[in-house]
Amino acid sequence: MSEHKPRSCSPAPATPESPGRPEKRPRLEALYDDEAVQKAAESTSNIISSTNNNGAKSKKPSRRNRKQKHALPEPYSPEFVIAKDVENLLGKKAVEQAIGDGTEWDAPLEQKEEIQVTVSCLSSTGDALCLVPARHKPWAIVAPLALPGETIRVRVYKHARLYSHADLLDVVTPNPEWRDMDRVQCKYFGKCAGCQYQMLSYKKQLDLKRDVVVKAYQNFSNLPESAITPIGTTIASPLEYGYRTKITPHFDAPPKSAQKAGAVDSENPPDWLKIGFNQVGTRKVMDIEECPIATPTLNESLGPLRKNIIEKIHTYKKGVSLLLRDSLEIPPTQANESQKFTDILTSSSEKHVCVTDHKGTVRERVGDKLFEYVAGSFFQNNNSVLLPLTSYVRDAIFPPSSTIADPSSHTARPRPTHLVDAYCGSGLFALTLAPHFGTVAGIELSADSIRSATHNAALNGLTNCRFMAGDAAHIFDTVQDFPRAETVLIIDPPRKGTDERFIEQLLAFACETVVYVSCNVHTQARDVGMILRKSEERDGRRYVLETLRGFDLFPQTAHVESVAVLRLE
Ligand SMILES: C[S@@+](CC[C@H](N)C(=O)[O-])C[C@H]1O[C@@H](n2cnc3c(N)ncnc32)[C@H](O)[C@@H]1O
Repeated sequence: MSEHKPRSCSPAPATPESPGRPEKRPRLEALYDDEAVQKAAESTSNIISSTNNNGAKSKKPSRRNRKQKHALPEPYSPEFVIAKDVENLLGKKAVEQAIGDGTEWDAPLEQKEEIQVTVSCLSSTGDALCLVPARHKPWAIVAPLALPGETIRVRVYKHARLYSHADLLDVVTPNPEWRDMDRVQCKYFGKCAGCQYQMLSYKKQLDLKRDVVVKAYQNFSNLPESAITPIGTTIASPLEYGYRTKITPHFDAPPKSAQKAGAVDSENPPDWLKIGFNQVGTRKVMDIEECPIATPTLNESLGPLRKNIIEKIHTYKKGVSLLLRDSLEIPPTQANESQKFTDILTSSSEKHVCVTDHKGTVRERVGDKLFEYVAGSFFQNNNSVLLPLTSYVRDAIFPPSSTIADPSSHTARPRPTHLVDAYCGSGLFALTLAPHFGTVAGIELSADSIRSATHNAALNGLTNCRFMAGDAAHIFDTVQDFPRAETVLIIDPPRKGTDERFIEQLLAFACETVVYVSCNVHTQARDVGMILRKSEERDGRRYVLETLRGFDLFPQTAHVESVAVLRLE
């Protein structure tokens, strides 16, 4: 077996924060045309399809793997992101060779095989990426909860294209600089799929999340390096534990025999009864009665809720996903709106309660604003970070006074007066920013959330906001009278990102500033790449990426939120 030289899987080292507007950049290369963007977006699925690099069908998989289903991952799903990280780890040459040979699905390891490997780096999903020993062909192992430099023992349980998933059996040689098991606060850490990083210092977690943003733009934006602004350090969550305001523990339906047998002994529940979260790498539920990343209010409520379910478990015919939302208490007099909004704002109780009814109302405070929304609808899950997040977006929109006030500066811009909030939910960005704008318009697909946004505008005494229910792209029909030079557009789409139709209309609208907030930095990188490149192809001013920054909404996990600020140059 010829020796294969992997490419480094670590992104560029941390750079200091971007000092505001970047230097004028060279125009993007013509190379980045529509077709190339499309290819970039699909590059991973190209690699995982069964064609060789000449486009011809590859050879049949070996006998051992012939029966295995070669499922392609959903674009931009965690598996898709891992596939790209594996490709970078193995190196282009090795990947092309496997594709050419038609052996990219032929795992050199057996199912359940146990093997000792060294961790090369972490994937953007927080999993450890390892190369199988050199006696095998180039192949990677993806395992949870291990750290770069560590020697680990793993057991293979599933093959994918060019890599295998494995369970972590043992950390043979730990990485002493990174791993400190005394930091771990949850007794289920290592078994529950919820957290990946409790053994790391919080600083290391933030560094890793910055790396994820860097890699996402390297892998999926299809932009030249010169177009990607230096990425600052990840902004921390004020709470590292006890922050999660929503949890959804679940349980499976009881076996038929147990449904017939009647109530179980609630003091000694049967082994099959588990109420909690999924085990690492499986869809099996594990019993969890406390979650240290959830707020104290949710943990206090989880015990009685579990007890209640255990007592009547025999009555359930199906599995159930519970909802626990941390809410400020809403006194009955305020719930029916008999009290004036202004009185509610000043007298809102600061006592926390747990809402479990999907249709119930949840109230949260963000700075001096109150938000109410239907418990089953979307709201960010870490209240402690929402003031830093919305303040960051505000400061990005209204940069230091010098660049606005100094008309001789080439970066001088008129002060923004109009805000468009696409994907506005119950109005988080629209309403926290409304006092800084003359006019605000929001759009959102969920009718419940739009009702909440309209209600929240009144609750906070804001009269300059209007909200409509509908697809985000429809917002452009309703804001044609907004002065483009003084308009800011905020986009905060779901994980799948925005779409080409929206981007076309955004480019035609051409407002001065676009802020793209995202819970999936990989689709954000794809979309920002598309916006920059398409704006380059048009006559007139082009968009540049002014700042890009990760936000930590979920400490102890590998998840990162990302905020990109685009301006017309
Ligand atoms: C990540 S959430 C952001 C909500 C809000 N910005 C916040 O922070 O609370 C994305 C929102 O987009 C909405 N959404 C999904 N698809 C949409 C579409 N095609 N057009 C408009 N809104 C959509 C969802 O209902 C959800 O409320």
